[in-house]
Amino acid sequence: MTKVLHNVQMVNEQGELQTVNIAMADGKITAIGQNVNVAGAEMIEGNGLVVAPGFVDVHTHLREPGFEHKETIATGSASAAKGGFTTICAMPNTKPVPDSVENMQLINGLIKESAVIRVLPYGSLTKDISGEVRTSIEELKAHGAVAFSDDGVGIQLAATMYEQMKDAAQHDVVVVAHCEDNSLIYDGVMHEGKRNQELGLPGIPSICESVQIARDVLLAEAAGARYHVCHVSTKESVRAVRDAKAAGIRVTAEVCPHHLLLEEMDIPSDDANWKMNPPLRGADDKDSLHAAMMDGTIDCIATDHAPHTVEEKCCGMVGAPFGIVGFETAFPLLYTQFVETGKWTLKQLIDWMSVKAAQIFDLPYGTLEVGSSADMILIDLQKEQTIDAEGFVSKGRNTPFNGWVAKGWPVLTIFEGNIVYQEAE
Ligand SMILES: NC(=O)N[C@@H](CC(=O)O)C(=O)O
Ligand SMILES: [Zn+2]
Ligand SMILES: [Zn+2]
Repeated sequence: MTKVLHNVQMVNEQGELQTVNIAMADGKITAIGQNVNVAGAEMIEGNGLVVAPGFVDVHTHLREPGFEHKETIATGSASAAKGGFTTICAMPNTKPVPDSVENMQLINGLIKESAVIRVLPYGSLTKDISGEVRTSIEELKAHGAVAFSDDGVGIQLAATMYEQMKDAAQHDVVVVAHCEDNSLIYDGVMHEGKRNQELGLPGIPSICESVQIARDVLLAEAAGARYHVCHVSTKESVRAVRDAKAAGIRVTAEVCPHHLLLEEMDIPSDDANWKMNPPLRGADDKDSLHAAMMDGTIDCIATDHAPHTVEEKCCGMVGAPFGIVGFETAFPLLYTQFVETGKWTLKQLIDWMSVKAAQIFDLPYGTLEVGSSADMILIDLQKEQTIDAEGFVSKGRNTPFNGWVAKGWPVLTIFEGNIVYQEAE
């Protein structure tokens, strides 16, 4: 059955909007053009809205198996679909951890059963992400691991990281690192700067992230590995990545919306909805992240969607888990704050959330081309709405953006040619 998405505005290579129709059949795009029409096709009316490739999020937490009270693959993937994502990579800090063929198969089965979009699972770098016993990259890759990470914790021992990088290089998969040196944390809950002192809360120094990135880029060079840095948050981290790229090391990096939008001084009070790892840093750190987007040091945007329950986030930062949700607010917030203000172009934002993310992992998604998977979204750039965490499809309500007004909402999501989210009229 052929479908035609009719009268939509596509952003072309030059960044201009072009009115087109998009035909799709068997889950693939079959034609794009001004006069594309297929007799007998089912028509999806686009009403002149902007069409973009379905977004690709390389850093997400779906919590299933093991923490279904926080999120499930069904709720997390539906939340992602609502936010305009059609491909998401799921981090391995679940219970069990995808650290064996058996656990990988379990997770693949759960995804098959309940995901409404494409969910690509990470394999872990060490057993039970405890940093001790290395996993088999070869086996986990053979069973669908999109890449390898121990996200949630840093790999403390250089030797463990180095050995896994050598294996990853051999199997041409990317090592993805949450960088955090545990000997430098001291039980902090927010950035070690000015605001944590005002609030009397223990700090997380910038060096606990940057020193591990500096170590890892040198290990990646020695191992010949492809290395991707999660949620870069500090100016020193940016410098380490920039210098490594300049030296020809195969490193890529992501940034989260919240680190581009917020800084430590924005934290209103000891409220756990502002607690995430890495924490909101200083204004100079935020500025350096923006500069790193512009010069290509940072490659893509990833949400690090990290749902937790209201109970876990109720009572101040100390004792609460790190993490905030991100799927349903990422695009409108970034569009409103950075595209509407003229800082970024619409094409830049879309590319950072789709094709640029896909390229890091050689994923054939995130583009609108004949022959590619029919994954696309419609965005209503004029639609303005107040963010209301109570209305999230995600089980998580943990966001610092509740009550913010934003424009540019995804209103329709098509995955492999089928509508998987449509805004209620
Ligand atoms: N980012 C977070 O604050 N939390 C993540 C773990 C992680 O990404 O490090 C989580 O799993 O909750
Ligand atoms: Zn992390
Ligand atoms: Zn994470």
